[in-house]
Amino acid sequence: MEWKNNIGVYLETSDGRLTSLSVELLGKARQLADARPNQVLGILAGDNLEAAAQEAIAYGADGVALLQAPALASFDAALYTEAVAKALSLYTPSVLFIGASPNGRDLGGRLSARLDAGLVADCTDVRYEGEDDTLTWIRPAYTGKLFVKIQTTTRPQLGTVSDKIFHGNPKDESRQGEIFPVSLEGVTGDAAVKMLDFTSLEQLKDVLALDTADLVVGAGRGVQNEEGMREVQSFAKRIGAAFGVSKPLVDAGWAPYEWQVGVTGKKIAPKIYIALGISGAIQHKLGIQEAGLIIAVNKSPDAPIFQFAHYGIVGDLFDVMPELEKLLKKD
Ligand SMILES: Cc1cc2nc3c(=O)[nH]c(=O)nc-3n(C[C@H](O)[C@H](O)[C@H](O)COP(=O)(O)OP(=O)(O)OC[C@H]3O[C@@H](n4cnc5c(N)ncnc54)[C@H](O)[C@@H]3O)c2cc1C
Repeated sequence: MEWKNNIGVYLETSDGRLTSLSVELLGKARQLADARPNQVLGILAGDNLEAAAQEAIAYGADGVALLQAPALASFDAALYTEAVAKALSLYTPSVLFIGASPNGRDLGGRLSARLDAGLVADCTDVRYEGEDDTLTWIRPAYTGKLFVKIQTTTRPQLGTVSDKIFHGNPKDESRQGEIFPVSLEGVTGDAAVKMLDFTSLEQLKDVLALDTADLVVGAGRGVQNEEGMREVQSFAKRIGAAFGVSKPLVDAGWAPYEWQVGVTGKKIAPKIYIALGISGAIQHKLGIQEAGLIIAVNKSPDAPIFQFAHYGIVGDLFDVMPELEKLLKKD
């Protein structure tokens, strides 16, 4: 099988398994490939990745370029750029999807510079509009007020995409694919990053939960101060919800950036989002619009959030919270 002009997906792993974002990108790549038809190539860099390569095939890849070396055991942007560039030169995909994780963004920018290829960042959709292999990428502009269509003329067409934009396919263990170990000869360079400390995923559990939780409570400037925010946070904990905040709470230094929900924070898609004291600015809305059900509590009946929330409660959040808790506990 000749590997040329395929649809490439840069795959990331956590504890030896594909991240949910990588599975989502494989799902979109598979959908585009089936429409043409074309092949999907996963690109995996790291160490001990055989199981992840099989997983990539089960989720839709036809082949996986495996870049394995002890030096790649943890992410180093400079080395990974060289390694992934080598795989791209061998298998010449026409497009490369990259997850907009912190490492993915770093890699995407570096690959763009290294290959002199255009990169479209933070896309919310991608499609073929013509007959050739040119993809149209869609992304928000002007802080989400407009959506723009972008095409790149260079190859591979590089694009980064955040979590929960696309849907992964169900795992199909019966799918067959090829795994190509890529020789890393010629991939040189001293690690640009020296790891001094390591925070296990377990310690970041609260942050991760925000990405994947079915129930999320969001706190906005209506909490008044840091103490108010802590009250909302402990309410979230008591009802078994993950906790997120609007940008002003991060700007005030009350919450870390990892908790921010919105266009410049996390885009989340829980089954239920309870917004407490959040006005519903477009930049926040873009982070929660995929939620199944939005319940907003705001003391102003004119708050913009009531225009898109499924349920709205006009009242002081500190009065409403205990009532909501009683109701939730009753069920
Ligand atoms: C480039 C850019 C990027 C941005 N990115 C993001 C982003 O990613 N995420 C984000 O959230 N914002 C973002 N913003 C900021 C955004 O524009 C809004 O300023 C922000 O979302 C407002 O946060 P808020 O709703 O908490 O505060 P406010 O707009 O001040 O709203 C507070 C609300 O609380 C209500 N309230 C007050 N007291 C109570 C009470 N006791 N009980 C109930 N309700 C009460 C008020 O009626 C009001 O509606 C961005 C802005 C820019 C320019």
